[in-house]
Amino acid sequence: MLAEAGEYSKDGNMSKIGNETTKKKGGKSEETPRNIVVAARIRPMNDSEKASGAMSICRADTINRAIILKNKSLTPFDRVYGPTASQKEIFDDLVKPSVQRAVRGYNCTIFAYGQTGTGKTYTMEGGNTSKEILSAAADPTTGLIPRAVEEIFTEINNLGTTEYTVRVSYVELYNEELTDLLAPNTPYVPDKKRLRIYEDENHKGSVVVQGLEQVAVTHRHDVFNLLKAGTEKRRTAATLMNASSSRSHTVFSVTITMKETNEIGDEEMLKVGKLNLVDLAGSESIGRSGAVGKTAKEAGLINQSLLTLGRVITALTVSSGQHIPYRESKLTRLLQDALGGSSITSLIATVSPASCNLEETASTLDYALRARNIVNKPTVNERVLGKVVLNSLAGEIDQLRKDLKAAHERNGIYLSKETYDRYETESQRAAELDEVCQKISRQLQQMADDLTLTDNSYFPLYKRAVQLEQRLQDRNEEISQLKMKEAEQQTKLQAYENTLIHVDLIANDLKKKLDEAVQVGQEQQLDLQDLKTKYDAMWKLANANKNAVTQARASITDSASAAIAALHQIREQFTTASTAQTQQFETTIDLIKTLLATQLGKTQTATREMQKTTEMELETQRKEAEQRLAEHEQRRQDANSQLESLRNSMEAVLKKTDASAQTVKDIIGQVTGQLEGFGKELQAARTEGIDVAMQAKERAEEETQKRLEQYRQSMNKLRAAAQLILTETAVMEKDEQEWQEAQVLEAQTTFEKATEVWQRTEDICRGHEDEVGESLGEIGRQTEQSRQEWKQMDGQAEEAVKQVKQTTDNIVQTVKLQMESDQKRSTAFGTAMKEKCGELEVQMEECKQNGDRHLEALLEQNNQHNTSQADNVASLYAKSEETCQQQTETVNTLVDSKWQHPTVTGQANHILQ
Ligand SMILES: Nc1ncnc2c1ncn2[C@@H]1O[C@H](COP(=O)(O)OP(=O)(O)OP(=O)(O)O)[C@@H](O)[C@H]1O
Repeated sequence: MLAEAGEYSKDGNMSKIGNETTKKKGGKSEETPRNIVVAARIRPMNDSEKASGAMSICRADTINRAIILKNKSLTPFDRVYGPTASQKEIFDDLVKPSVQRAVRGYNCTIFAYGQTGTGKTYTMEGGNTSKEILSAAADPTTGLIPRAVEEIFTEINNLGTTEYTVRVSYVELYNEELTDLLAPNTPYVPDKKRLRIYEDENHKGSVVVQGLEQVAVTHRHDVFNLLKAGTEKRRTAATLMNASSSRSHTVFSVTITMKETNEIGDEEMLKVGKLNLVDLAGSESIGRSGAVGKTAKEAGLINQSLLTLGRVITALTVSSGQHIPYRESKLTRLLQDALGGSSITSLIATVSPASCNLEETASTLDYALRARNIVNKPTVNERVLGKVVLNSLAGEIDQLRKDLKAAHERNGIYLSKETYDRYETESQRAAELDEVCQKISRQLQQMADDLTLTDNSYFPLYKRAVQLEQRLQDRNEEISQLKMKEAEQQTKLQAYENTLIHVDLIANDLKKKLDEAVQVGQEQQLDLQDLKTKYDAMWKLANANKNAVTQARASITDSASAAIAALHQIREQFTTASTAQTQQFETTIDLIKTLLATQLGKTQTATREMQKTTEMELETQRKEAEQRLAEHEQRRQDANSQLESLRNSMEAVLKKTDASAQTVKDIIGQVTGQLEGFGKELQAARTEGIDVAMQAKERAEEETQKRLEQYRQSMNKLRAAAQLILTETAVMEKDEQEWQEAQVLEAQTTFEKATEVWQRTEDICRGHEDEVGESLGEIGRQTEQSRQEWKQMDGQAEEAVKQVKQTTDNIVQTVKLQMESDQKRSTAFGTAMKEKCGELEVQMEECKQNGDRHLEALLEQNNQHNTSQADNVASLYAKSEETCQQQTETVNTLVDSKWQHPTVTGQANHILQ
């Protein structure tokens, strides 16, 4: 089954034609009419296009089978191929079905049409420029011709036919002259005489080139070699467009003849199919190719033949019944069958994607789309009966034999009678025809002259129109590019503005953070002040406590001193009293002795009386002594009560001391509670992350104050710097914006000026071509200048954005560092605070313990002192009692001894005397 690709209806939809094939009597098949299949192929950008800065403005839309040229969609094509499409893809898709049909007896033609350098030869012959022969599988650039030949052999193999011939011919049409590229050993010489185009009698509408070499091939290598040899002969003209630009048309034909038997199997038929692969010359205009002199003539002729091709296409598509000017050029004559005939025809329009070739690309695609309207009626070539061929060949051989025999027998021109008669008739007819031909030729000459004249007058106009169109196009392009640039600049400006807004947001954010940091600083300061107040209160309390303790201590000391002083006084009183008593006793004894002596002197007479008196006196004295003892007792009791009161006062003092100690204890407890509360607060503050709240000690406070001052100063500095930066940024932004706006305005003015200049130039252009050139130059310069300015502006804008970003980064970094260092300082300060508090706690504890110890020592001292005082008093009391006892005893002894002891009596008497 044949591949169905390439079978399209006029609206571009696929339609199978296999079922619609009808078979006529005599084995000739006819198919329903079908349009020429048209494909477009875009080649990749080449180096010179890239180097010239051209843009790719052409792409293939395979889904819609359209070529998008700039913003315009050209459609419908039967196939579209982008720059990445492979040779294989195109062959399988487009050519293979034609090849298969050619093997089945159809005439098939594939055209490559397009501007010079767009890949016609590449598509047809391939990209292998080396001499090495590579298979299509090994060389992906292998062209359609070698692939087609390979496919022909494969297809024949598939059909299982053993009797077949494959012959190829390769003809070049250059300057309306045909050249056989396969003619052996002939240098390249246009062969006007040898090669002639005749109507094919067997195939109406087709032509044959008489005298053209038909080389039988059996392998694709043969084809490759023939192609190489033929290509070497091709005439190419160097033009500015393409150094190896082909200025000629070539037709590579493959004729396949296969033997087959009829349906009954009793007669042999010959089936002939043909595949034409046509590489047309470049379609570019003379002006664009830069061709001069002879080349210009070549270009003109090439264009003339292509113009005829265009006219044929137009005539074939515009209306039916119109004269088709096939005969106006050899190209259209050669391709007559492919254009509106019985051939299956495909056209590949090759185009460049580069913007510099826009005009040519558009015209090529337009040309191809017009050709798509041509309708052909594909027909299988009539099978020829083997016998008929044999008979005709036998008759021909017979005739030749007769001619040969006549030539052997006579001199001069020797012909058989039949041949001579036939020649006679034919020469008469030829003379008649010659006359008609000459007439027609004269008419044709006249028409050609007219055409040349018309062409001559038309051509400058056409050229000018093309130039003007080109300029208009260029101008439009410039305008659209300027507009695009303006849009780009607007976008950039917008982006820049967005960046500025973003930077502004960042700056605001930073400012906010700074404010927050300042607020936190202020809050911390407040916290510190609060803590300081607390600390002051605590310090005052501690001082008060200290004072209370000192006072208590002083009062205890005073009380103790007073007690000691009182005890001293009492002792002294006792001592004084005892001494006075003793003296008194001694005095009394002395007095008694005196009295006794007095008495003894007087009582001689009145012993009794004296005794009585003495007794009375003794009694009195005894009473006095008793009284004095009572007084002593009283005094002792007073001393005891004094001691008691002293003890009481001591106890009161002790109580007071206890109370003071209790107060101190309470204060200490309070302080401890406060410290605990403070510690808790500190803990809470630490938990909440307010590490700075640990500042309470004097040194720490000083340090904090100092650091706070530093911090405040640096904050102020930072704020001032940030403010300065913000102001500067704002100024810079404003300046930048103004500058940008000025630049935009300037660019717009420049653009408007350029537009004005362009407008003026447009006007002048109509009358003064030269001035247009200058204006164009001016516009170009101005455009270039504004482009440079834009570029510069871009650079400056970028630089400004960078600077702003850098400044912002610096601010962020500084703030970050500052915050980090502050945090560190706060943490260190917190730790120092904590340590200080610990120390304070230890000191307070020590102080408390010292106080306790001191109080205990004082109490101990007091107790000891009291005890020793009490002991002293007791011993004094005991002593005084003992003394009193002794004195009493002495007195008693003395009293007793007066009566019993002569010595004493004598003494008493003596005393008395
Ligand atoms: N599809 C493609 N892929 C890669 N290279 C390509 C393609 N088409 C063309 N080229 C390259 O572009 C150059 C010109 O191609 P080519 O000679 O086939 O153009 P042309 O249309 O035949 O020109 P001329 O009309 O002068 O004969 C060649 O070097 C060819 O290899």
